[in-house]
Amino acid sequence: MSLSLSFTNPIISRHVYSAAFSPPLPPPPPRFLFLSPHTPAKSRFHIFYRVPQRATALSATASIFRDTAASAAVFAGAYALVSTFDTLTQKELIQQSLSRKLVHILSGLLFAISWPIFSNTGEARYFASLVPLVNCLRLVIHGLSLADDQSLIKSVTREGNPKELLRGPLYYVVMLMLCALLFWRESPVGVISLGMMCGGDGFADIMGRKFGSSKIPYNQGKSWVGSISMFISGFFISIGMLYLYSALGYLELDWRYTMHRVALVSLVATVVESLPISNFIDDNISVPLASMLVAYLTFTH
Ligand SMILES: Nc1ccn([C@@H]2O[C@H](COP(=O)(O)OP(=O)(O)OP(=O)(O)O)[C@@H](O)[C@H]2O)c(=O)n1
Ligand SMILES: C/C(=C\CO)CCC[C@H](C)CCC[C@H](C)CCCC(C)C
Repeated sequence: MSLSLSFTNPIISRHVYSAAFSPPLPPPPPRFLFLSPHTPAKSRFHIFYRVPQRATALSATASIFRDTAASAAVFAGAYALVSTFDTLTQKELIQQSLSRKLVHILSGLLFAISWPIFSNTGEARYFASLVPLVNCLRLVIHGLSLADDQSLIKSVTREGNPKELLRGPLYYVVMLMLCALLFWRESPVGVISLGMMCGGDGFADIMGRKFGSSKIPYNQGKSWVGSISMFISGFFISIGMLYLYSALGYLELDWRYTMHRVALVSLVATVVESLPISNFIDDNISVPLASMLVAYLTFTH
């Protein structure tokens, strides 16, 4: 088995290595092979890890402080996003249905984009997951009408019924937490799943409502324009997120292999979203779970 050790990004030390070298830190268990079967044999069996940056001068305390500050900033961003769209809706600058979808698109994507501001420690993902967790509690409290937050209700529900918070929005935020906890920054699966749920499903709604006159034969509630929009936006938003994480040094991807896989994930997510099953399982559950499954299988085999 060929061996090589290379640092490709001084900011985030990432090691390409295989079994014969003793890596500088105990490596995490093998996670994902991001190279295509067409990758040259010499590097075929390399496994790309994102090895946490050695905790040099930064003490554990400094990392905890950084992650706490990052969680607070992301939570403030979430609150500001919802308040902003509530104001736009109140001033009738945008319709409530569009406001809801833009919150749907932006919340998850901005959450995933915020992950690099957290530290390189193993606990960072848990600090990041506090934000969707607190928002889960916020949605449950207001969904059960234990407290009243009209700003949240108006910018996140279809008809202004607080009980709506306990369905689509709650499932959505749970999926954000799952992606952060299970996949985080060193796997393409989490960002791809959020790209499909937030970007793909969001634009399917916006484009489908506006231009979706030609309905899908097996589901009169969905349209060809909406589904095609989902496939295209899900693909490009996911590729954009992967490019960001690759540019930051968290992922190293064979782009031809990756594009094929992301297109397959987007196709499956689009088909799942088009199915007449929303009475049994919400899109905010079926779309991300289908995306996670296909992305995990295609990026590890
Ligand atoms: N493939 C799709 C998806 C959505 N739509 C349009 O967008 C509307 C809402 O889509 P839907 O996915 O049902 O959104 P909701 O489930 O209401 O919103 P959310 O996922 O945020 O709960 C549909 O009635 C339809 O007009 C479409 O035409 N084609
Ligand atoms: C309308 C929504 C789903 C229905 O399909 C989205 C609900 C969004 C939540 C109310 C708020 C979620 C906030 C995120 C957990 C964090 C976003 C942080 C970012 C920096 C804005």
